[in-house]
Amino acid sequence: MPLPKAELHLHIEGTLEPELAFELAARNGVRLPYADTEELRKAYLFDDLQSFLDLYYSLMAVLRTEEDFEALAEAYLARAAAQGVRHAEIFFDPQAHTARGVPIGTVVEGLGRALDRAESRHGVTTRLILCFLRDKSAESALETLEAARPHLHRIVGVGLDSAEVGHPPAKFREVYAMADSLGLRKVAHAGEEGPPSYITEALDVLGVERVDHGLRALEDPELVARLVRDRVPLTLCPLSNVRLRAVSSLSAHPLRRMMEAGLMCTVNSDDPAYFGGYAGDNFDAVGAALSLSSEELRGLARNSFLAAFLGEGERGRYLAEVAAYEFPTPPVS
Ligand SMILES: Nc1ncnc2[nH]cnc12
Ligand SMILES: [Zn+2]
Repeated sequence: MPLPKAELHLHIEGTLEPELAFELAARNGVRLPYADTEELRKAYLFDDLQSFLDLYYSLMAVLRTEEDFEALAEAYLARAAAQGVRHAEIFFDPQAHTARGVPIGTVVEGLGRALDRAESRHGVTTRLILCFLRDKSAESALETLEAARPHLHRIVGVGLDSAEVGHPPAKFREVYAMADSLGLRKVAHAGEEGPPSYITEALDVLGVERVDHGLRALEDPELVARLVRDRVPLTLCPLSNVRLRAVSSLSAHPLRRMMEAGLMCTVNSDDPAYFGGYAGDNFDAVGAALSLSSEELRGLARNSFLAAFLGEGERGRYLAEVAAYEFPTPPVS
């Protein structure tokens, strides 16, 4: 049995495995510029965030109907549950779909079909977080939030993703204020490729409660002191950071240093179909690379539930599961 954990940084579009992409392409009459799944997988070599985003957005062409979004979420939930994910807070990118003529209602209701049965079928509780694409305009973000209004009963919060450098958080001041007035929770990607000042700005201007990535926080000691003092959770994604070359290798990942600095770290998968692993794979890989002890891994799992947008009853039940978890004993050789 794997360690119970919450996944707090997961783009549902980033769970599109090549096999499902080809299946949906055939169903929807979409031609993919790859001969087969093997050729597509070979394209998963990225130089940076933008080179990944180019493929990520182009492959979304296969997602057209509610059934497609349902199938996408269903496949993710099955894989996540098998790796010990007990609670998932799932990002989606409505503008990447509305720009292709797919209405936001198709996206949210399609995902919702799978999420509605996630607890009974997979034992996973879920939340949805609507992300604004930061390389689109502030007006487009406002229009997106407006279009989401009929679906807000399904959405717990807003986030900010896509190409970071050159698109500082302050551009989205107004839409975050609007989201706040609608009672939505607030998170944002910051400090993945962008400077630590973007993390500070996301806290000061957008009022975010969690920082997605926050990888570059250690470059600014004052910021670290503030994040530690205020117990601001960071949703780190180790395999993503290696694949997008934000770090040179897993053993060079700053997770251990961040934990030692007292930061509230969590471990997540980001876009697991593209980066070589789901939540449990990220725990296993970074745990091995940084020689994290069982108790350090338990601490990361505990943080994931502390940082989740859960009611106190649910949170307490999950924390008790983490506390009671028994790690498998390694064989004596
Ligand atoms: N790692 C990431 N950073 C920014 N935007 C994203 N969209 C999907 N994955 C992303
Ligand atoms: Zn992300």
